[in-house]
Amino acid sequence: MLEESAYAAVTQGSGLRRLAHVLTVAGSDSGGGAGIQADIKACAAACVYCSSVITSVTAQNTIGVQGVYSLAENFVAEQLRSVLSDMQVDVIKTGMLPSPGMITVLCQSIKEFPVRAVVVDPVMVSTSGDVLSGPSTLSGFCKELLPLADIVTPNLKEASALLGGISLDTVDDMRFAAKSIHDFGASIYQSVILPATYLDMLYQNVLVKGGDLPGSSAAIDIFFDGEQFHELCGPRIMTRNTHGTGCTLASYIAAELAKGTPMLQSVQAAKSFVKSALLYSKDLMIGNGPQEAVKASIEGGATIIQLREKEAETSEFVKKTVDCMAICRSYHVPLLINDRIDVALACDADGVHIGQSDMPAELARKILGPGKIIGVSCKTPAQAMKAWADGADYIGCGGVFPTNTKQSNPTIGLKGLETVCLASKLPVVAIGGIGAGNVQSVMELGVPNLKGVAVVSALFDQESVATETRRLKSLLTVR
Ligand SMILES: Cc1ncc(COP(=O)(O)OP(=O)(O)O)c(N)n1
Ligand SMILES: Cc1ncsc1CCOP(=O)(O)O
Ligand SMILES: [Mg+2]
Repeated sequence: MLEESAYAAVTQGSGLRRLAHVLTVAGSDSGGGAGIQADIKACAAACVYCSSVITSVTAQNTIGVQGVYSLAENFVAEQLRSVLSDMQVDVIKTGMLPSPGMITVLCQSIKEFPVRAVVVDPVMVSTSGDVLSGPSTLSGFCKELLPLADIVTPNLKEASALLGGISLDTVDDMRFAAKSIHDFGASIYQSVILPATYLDMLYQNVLVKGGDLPGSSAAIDIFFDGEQFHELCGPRIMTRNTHGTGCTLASYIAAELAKGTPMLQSVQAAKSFVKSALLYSKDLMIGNGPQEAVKASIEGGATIIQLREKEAETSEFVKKTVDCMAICRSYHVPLLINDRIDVALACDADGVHIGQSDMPAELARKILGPGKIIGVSCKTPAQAMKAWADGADYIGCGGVFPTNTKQSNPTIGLKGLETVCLASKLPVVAIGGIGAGNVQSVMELGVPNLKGVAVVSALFDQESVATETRRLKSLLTVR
């Protein structure tokens, strides 16, 4: 039940009151984390009514996207007509638009039934980096929809796709992207003949979201209103429950705009809402994610699994180890435990991975005996020599590139990795910020004892763990 204040959001002279109203045009997420479901929840939290036109139905859960079924364009057009011809929609928010025809249909509806604002969340690239719509959609998107938008909210991958694939690695790059996307909209506006009534619908605002910016301890977004840049800075909340944050942010902006809040304040309110939502949900576990993810990575080709639980209580760590052991044993894949030799010993895991500030490798070997695998993190040749002398089996070398998975961890780069490999008598796996985009540059070092890579976010922060593992593995082995 909404509170009384919600009903006061918008009133009409007749004495009848109506709610501020957002229409979301997006895809359904069966898992409830993103898409239409996230949009409706965000609007409800902002006390705004939310109607929904579904463009596509996805089968997904906490592990990934198992299937996508897009609706016929004429049926999307019918849904749009049903809502827009009857209800007083204040703001349209867009999400997944899977085909160029769908974009055309939506733009026609916006022109036929003008609204106060259009918020475009350009869901073109999945978290895994896959372009969800082909190049033809990208062009339709840019040429038709962006000129009708009041604000567009790309993440780094989407901003890069909008700008032809440029790399965006720093806050300065984000500023450049925000301005370029804005200017790009203006140039389209000049080159496309829009009806005069839509001249004021040219989007003025770009929010480039920096949640994926590697190596940053803050969550920095760049907001550009056509004249001024605003750096919106918030704390980075360490959680894997980030699925759906883009949809939530855009919907909350739409909801605030629908209530009449000015643009910058709407964006700030949305950012603050997403921060609170992440804080509240950071330790929630919905579904069998971790175990299923382990299974999926093995099916995708992972040859060794490490369980790394930095926050878990001992009892929880033991339970997760037992669960993962069952999966790993059934696939005959070794399971290593990060840091906790006691947990590895108690659960008869296959070994441990220890760092320079963990139990010394020599003692770990004494405790675990000769049959277990011991990996040691090394950044220098001296550490690599010691790991060998202490009886380790392999070394993990990094962080090679910046990463958000391990904060305050100086990177050693490809040169540092090469130096350690050349000094090491043990096999080496590279770690830190490695993914499909740079794994080949790592393996191309061509040092014989560099045997592979250890990755976290490149697999486990992705829509499909199995697909990403397969992809990474194919890049790893093609030399
Ligand atoms: C394969 C591999 N290499 C390095 C590490 C990092 O271990 P450590 O330095 O102890 O840091 P934490 O993982 O404990 O934060 C690793 N886990 N795996
Ligand atoms: C545990 C660890 N040790 C050095 S970097 C790192 C994190 C690796 O995570 P990601 O693959 O997400 O960069
Ligand atoms: Mg450690």
